[in-house]
Amino acid sequence: MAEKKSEFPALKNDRLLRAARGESVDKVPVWAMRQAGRYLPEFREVRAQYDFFTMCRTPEVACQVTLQPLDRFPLDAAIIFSDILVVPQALGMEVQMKPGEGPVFPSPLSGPEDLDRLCNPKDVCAKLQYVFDAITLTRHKLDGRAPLIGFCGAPWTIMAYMIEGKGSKTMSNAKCWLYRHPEASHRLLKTITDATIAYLVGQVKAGAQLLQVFESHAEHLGPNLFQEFSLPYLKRICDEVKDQVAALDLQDIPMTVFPKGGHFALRELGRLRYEVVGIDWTVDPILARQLVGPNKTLQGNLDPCALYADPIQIDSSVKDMVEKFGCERYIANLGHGMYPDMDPRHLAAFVEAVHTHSTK
Ligand SMILES: Cc1c2[nH]c(c1CCC(=O)O)Cc1[nH]c(c(CCC(=O)O)c1C)Cc1[nH]c(c(CCC(=O)O)c1C)Cc1[nH]c(c(CCC(=O)O)c1C)C2
Repeated sequence: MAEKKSEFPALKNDRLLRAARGESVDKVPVWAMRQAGRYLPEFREVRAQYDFFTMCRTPEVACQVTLQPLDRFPLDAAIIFSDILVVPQALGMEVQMKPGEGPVFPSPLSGPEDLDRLCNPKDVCAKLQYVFDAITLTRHKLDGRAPLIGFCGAPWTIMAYMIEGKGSKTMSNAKCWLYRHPEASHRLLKTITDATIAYLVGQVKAGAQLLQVFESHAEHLGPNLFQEFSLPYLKRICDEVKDQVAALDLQDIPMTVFPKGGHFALRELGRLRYEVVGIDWTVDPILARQLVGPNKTLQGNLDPCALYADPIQIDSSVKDMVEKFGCERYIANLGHGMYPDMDPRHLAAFVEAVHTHSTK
């Protein structure tokens, strides 16, 4: 593995990794969640030819769309094109991507007895080899222009989709499990966590240079449920991935946890081994810094809808954001993903404004 890693092209832009580790940077690094997506006409062109999961499973295609935003904008990171739901697929569940509707599980988990339907988490890596192949190919094709981010969904977020079968406003079916079947909920969360740890270590072996864990449905938990059903699994993921990467003699890589809607969790998350904490747009940067503490890098948090404003307004919103976060221990991003109807020129304005307002 060490040999394979040394074969990757040298990194020419390491701002993201430096900021994640708390080192000084010439400019604040910037990228955008969902930077590879439907807002780009060149993405829609590829997407029209393939089913969503076929794109994920075809390394050349996943690589091509991962690089599209980097060809347009001076971004400081690439994020591998995939989805958090490839893990429940590898655990044996069917997931379809319905146009206009998003992901749908035709047979979600209806009760604890359905846990028997899931495969052994030890076997997921063999089924996710296509992600590892996409990562290795993309590391080569990136040619060191920017680091490559790998990612996964956090266990509670994945559990919620496995039970709801699709996005939900209330997550009431999944939360029903937490209250009515706490023991089965922990069994399911453990299975997902075991699979996720193996999956993330596989991503590092394949060439991922930073890992982001998306707890996209933290907002549904509140402080008590978060403490019991999310935090211990987020902790295990970070601890065990870092320990296994070290045991394999691979270089330690920074990890980011993004608890969307989880402002109540920021203090606790600041005590885990994640180097970076993602902040959504509902939290004031000054408060986020107080809660997380001085020894972590913060990532975020412009309201994605601010990209609907004209470029002059985008520039002033970014200036305000960068002033509040400061230029050290900070990675600029949106507070959540981009939407399909956004104007690519407005993302260009966002990226340019970050670099302009943070240049030393
Ligand atoms: C990081 C990532 C994700 N999905 C995609 C990426 C690709 C990389 C990138 O950001 O550019 C492609 C990615 N994933 C999807 C798309 C659009 C699908 C299409 O083109 O048809 C793309 C480009 C589909 C998808 N996949 C998912 C949804 C949300 C469903 C819901 O709750 O209503 C949707 C709509 C699940 C999902 N997927 C992901 C998350 C975590 C981030 C977040 O909170 O948004 C979540 C919750 C993560």
